[in-house]
Amino acid sequence: MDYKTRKMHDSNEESDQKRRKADIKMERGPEKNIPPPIEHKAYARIGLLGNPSDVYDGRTVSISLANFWASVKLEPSDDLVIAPHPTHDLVQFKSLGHLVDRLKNEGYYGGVRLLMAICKVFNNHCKDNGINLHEGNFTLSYDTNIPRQTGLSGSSAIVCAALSCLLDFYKVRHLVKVEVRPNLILSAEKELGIVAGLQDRVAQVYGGLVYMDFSKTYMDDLGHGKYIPMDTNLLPPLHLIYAENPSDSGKVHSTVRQKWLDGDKFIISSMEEVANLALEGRAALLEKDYARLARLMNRNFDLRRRMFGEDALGALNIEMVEVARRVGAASKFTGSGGAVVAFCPDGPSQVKLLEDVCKKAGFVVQPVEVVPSRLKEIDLKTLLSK
Ligand SMILES: Nc1ncnc2c1ncn2[C@@H]1O[C@H](COP(=O)(O)OP(=O)(O)O)[C@@H](O)[C@H]1O
Ligand SMILES: O=C(O)[C@H]1O[C@H](OP(=O)(O)O)[C@H](O)[C@@H](O)[C@@H]1O
Ligand SMILES: [Mg+2]
Repeated sequence: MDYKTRKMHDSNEESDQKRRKADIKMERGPEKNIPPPIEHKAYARIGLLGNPSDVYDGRTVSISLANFWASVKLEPSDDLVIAPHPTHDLVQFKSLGHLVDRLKNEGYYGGVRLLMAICKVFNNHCKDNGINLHEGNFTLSYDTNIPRQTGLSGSSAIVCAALSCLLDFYKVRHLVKVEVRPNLILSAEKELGIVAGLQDRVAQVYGGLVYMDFSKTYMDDLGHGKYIPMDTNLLPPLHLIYAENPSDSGKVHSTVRQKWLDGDKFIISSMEEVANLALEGRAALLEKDYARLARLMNRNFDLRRRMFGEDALGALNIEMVEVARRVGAASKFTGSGGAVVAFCPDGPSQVKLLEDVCKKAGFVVQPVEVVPSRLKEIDLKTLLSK
């Protein structure tokens, strides 16, 4: 055998051996050593009151929304693979026109970069905190039915579900405190230059209805906000209105955030007022004072409109809020734009009117379903540890 043939033979042998090893490794089942796949869901969220002051040291009341969710699957594998989603991470197109349309409507990015970013943030957090991670590899894949970039926190849902998978794969759930998890999820998005706040991530980690205070004193002292879960039965029936109208929450926030950092008096005082709406709203919910809740919701959107301006909010988004108000419902954005939460204080007859006007305007409307608490015993224990 000459040198070239010998090398080829050796490398074939080598790859055969590798393949055999991989085949053995891939065999699953209780008697084999391969752990089963792990899958977690994280739900969309509604900023009921106070958003977007969470991006600005404020307070919010937020709801975990059962209507939509993202799921992430982690399967042990030889290499570490981040699997692109067949539609959300499209890289094959019918034509040049198709590619351009797609970029115009949905931008350049899907969920792959989010999954990569949370892997990095998780790894660094564990390293910095002396949490040992085993050597195993995995394949991460995701799916989501959260309408894309509609202010329902589709981005952080993907990140949150991925973090949950990592916590279980490495068996470190008990070592990463519940209050710290939203910070990790936000860091992953910050890593990508997305301007966002903590409330989405808190709602997704905790589930249910949560009052959150991100005051500077808490953030500086604790490293996170103060999160108080509330009884979901305090909520009146709410409705969700949305349109398939993607808008980039990072872009929406960047200008206002810069003004706030530059000490713009109007933005600072308006954000303080928005934060106070959440404080008042918590009291209104506890007293089941729904007339007050309706006033606070409307005020919340009016303040956002003044701070961000019509152009940044988008005509279609503003129309969704106004359509609801035309039948006397209270309404505001769930997040940075694309979806609206509406409350009909006059009950079912008003809901019927709301459904009719939304249908006429071409918007989807549906009752809000709330996700109960997502915290299991192992998670709750971390709240007690120092
Ligand atoms: N449905 C989705 N599928 C895949 N990636 C998404 C989806 N929604 C958001 N993303 C990713 O998250 C980034 C930020 O989205 P964002 O504007 O925060 O939307 P949302 O309001 O849904 O959180 C996007 O640029 C994109 O990379
Ligand atoms: O502007 C808002 O209300 C929120 O915007 C972002 O959420 P999104 O669902 O991506 O629109 C941001 O992450 C939140 O912190 C803001 O409150
Ligand atoms: Mg987002």
